Amino acid sequence: MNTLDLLRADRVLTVVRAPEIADARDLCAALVAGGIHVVELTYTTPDLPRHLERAASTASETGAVVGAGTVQTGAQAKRAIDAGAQFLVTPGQGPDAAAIAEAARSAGIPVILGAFTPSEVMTALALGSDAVKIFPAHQLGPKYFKDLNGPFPGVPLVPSGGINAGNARDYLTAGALAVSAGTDVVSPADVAASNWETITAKAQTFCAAIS
Ligand SMILES: O=C[C@H](O)COP(=O)(O)O
Repeated sequence: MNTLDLLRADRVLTVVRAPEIADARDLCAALVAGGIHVVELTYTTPDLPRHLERAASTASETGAVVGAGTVQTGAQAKRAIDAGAQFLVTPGQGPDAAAIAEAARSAGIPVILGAFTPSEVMTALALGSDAVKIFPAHQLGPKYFKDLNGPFPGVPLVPSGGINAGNARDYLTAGALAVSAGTDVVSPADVAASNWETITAKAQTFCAAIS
């Protein structure tokens, strides 16, 4: 199943913002055990390519689909792809947005460009974004997604920022393709302490809330 189909099925991806990851394989395994298969490791974690390599090279064991997030330059996009990223995510559209989209297209993997306004959604689509991350979604609320579905019917939208087990369903009901869950599922403290069972339990709680 490709990444977008998996997102359509799971309706959630998790974004990992941790200062250190002891073992990206264990983290991915913990998330998959909790029902979340699409894992976004981000450039806010130092040494991201090393973690991507570890997660990507063990993906056949864990069942995770691992991508790179907080990609801001074409060079970062290429490094992530070389490390095995299966998709790219950006927080918004900087001067390298086209280069990032092109790097993903050349590698045959999806790109999810970030946007906040309708104009930015239009630019993301013009650049060939396969889905659009709406960030920070909690500043806009679920109704914003219903509004966006008017001019952008069928465009896969992924709210990110402030999504939790208590509000995720509202975003999906309002028309989001899937939600991006960060610290509600993967807290930096749990990652730092390698609390994999806790992360699995939080993923299960999140998945139960949107099922
Ligand atoms: O890029 C996404 C955000 O860092 C998501 O974080 P959050 O779910 O903890 O608000």
